[in-house]
Amino acid sequence: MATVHVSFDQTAYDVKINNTAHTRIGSEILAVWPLRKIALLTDSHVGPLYLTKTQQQLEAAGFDVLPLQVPAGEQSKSLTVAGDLIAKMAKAGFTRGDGLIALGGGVVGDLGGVVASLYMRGIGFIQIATSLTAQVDSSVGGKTAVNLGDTKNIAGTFYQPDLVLVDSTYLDTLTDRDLVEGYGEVVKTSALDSQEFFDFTGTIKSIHDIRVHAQELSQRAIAYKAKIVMRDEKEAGQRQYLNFGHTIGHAIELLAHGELRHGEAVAIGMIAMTERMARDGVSSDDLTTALKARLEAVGLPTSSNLIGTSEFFDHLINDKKNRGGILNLVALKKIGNPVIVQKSMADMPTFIK
Ligand SMILES: NC(=O)c1ccc[n+]([C@@H]2O[C@H](COP(=O)([O-])OP(=O)(O)OC[C@H]3O[C@@H](n4cnc5c(N)ncnc54)[C@H](O)[C@@H]3O)[C@@H](O)[C@H]2O)c1
Ligand SMILES: O=C(O)C(=O)C[C@@H](O)[C@H](O)[C@H](O)COP(=O)(O)O
Ligand SMILES: [Zn+2]
Repeated sequence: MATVHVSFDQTAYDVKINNTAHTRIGSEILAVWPLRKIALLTDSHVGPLYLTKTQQQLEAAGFDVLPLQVPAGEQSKSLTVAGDLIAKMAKAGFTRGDGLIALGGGVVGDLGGVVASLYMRGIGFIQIATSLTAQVDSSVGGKTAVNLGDTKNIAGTFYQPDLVLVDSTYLDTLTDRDLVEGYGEVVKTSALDSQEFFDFTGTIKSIHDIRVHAQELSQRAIAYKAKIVMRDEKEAGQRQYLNFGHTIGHAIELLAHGELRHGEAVAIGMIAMTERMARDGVSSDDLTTALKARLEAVGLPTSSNLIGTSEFFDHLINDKKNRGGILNLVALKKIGNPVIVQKSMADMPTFIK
């Protein structure tokens, strides 16, 4: 069991990483929240597996629980769904002293964070991370967001949770594809962090290996992410590094209309970026090969013909690292050494070619 403490000027919380939290949800939540109403948000895949057990534990501890379930999948990250959840909480009489727990993957976490941060201008928020993406990345750091039309994460807030529970037991029911998607973010983090972490992902040769080492992967990835977000909560500088692979990744994730998962698109984005940065002399030549080997070992995609289409360039404008037509692209000079490279939107077609 490991605990990563995340602290900011105004708030602090623990990320508890173990394989037992699912058996003592009541006491874990009671340790950070006095008794209150809880909106327990989940999705249509996680709900049938874990909602009742979680609700029972919370009720046994004395909490008053409103279960809320949304359809599984990226399309639930919308303002319409968020509005509907807020209306249900208002109808149930939630006040500012109450809270929301997101029980699920990155979709439920991002959506739940938006709802918690907007409801009466902010109520308590806790994440119980059930997918690998959530356990290695999305549950920590306070980025919440929904999509609007075909623009990814365009409306959101920075809103830190009060507690994050990362219990690898939940991964037993996660499909291989959903697990592997989360591993794309692990490879990203290992490359940003250090040669030591990157060497460790080099030992992961199969989906089985991801499952065996899930807890250690979470510990290492969360430790790095926590260090970065504590230095730069609102992404004014170093936090942009966590977006490695995402400028290209988010554009093709949207263009694929549900055919590509987030972590798959990020895997393609990292390779596209590193190849082009090697051509520009920024990245070292062997970096693309090393990244590709890790991603392809578990079946992640590393190329896409969606890159470079006119719709692709249209999407780049909404990247949050765009400042007045100048894109701040994350590149790796070498492992453990990310840098920001600026390119104007006008230069992107030549760069991407
Ligand atoms: N806020 C952040 O910092 C951050 C970081 C990374 C990704 N994200 C966002 O997270 C989302 C991707 O996250 P994701 O991969 O978790 O997607 P997801 O939440 O859609 O989960 C993937 C699938 O796995 C299912 N699932 C989750 N846990 C399960 C379990 N224990 N057993 C069985 N099924 C389970 C879900 O129902 C879903 O069908 C994207 O929207 C992405 O933009 C946000
Ligand atoms: O926490 C961060 O900062 C990240 O960038 C983590 C990313 O993996 C995540 O996908 C994030 O939601 C992307 O954010 P966005 O600002 O590009 O929408
Ligand atoms: Zn991501």
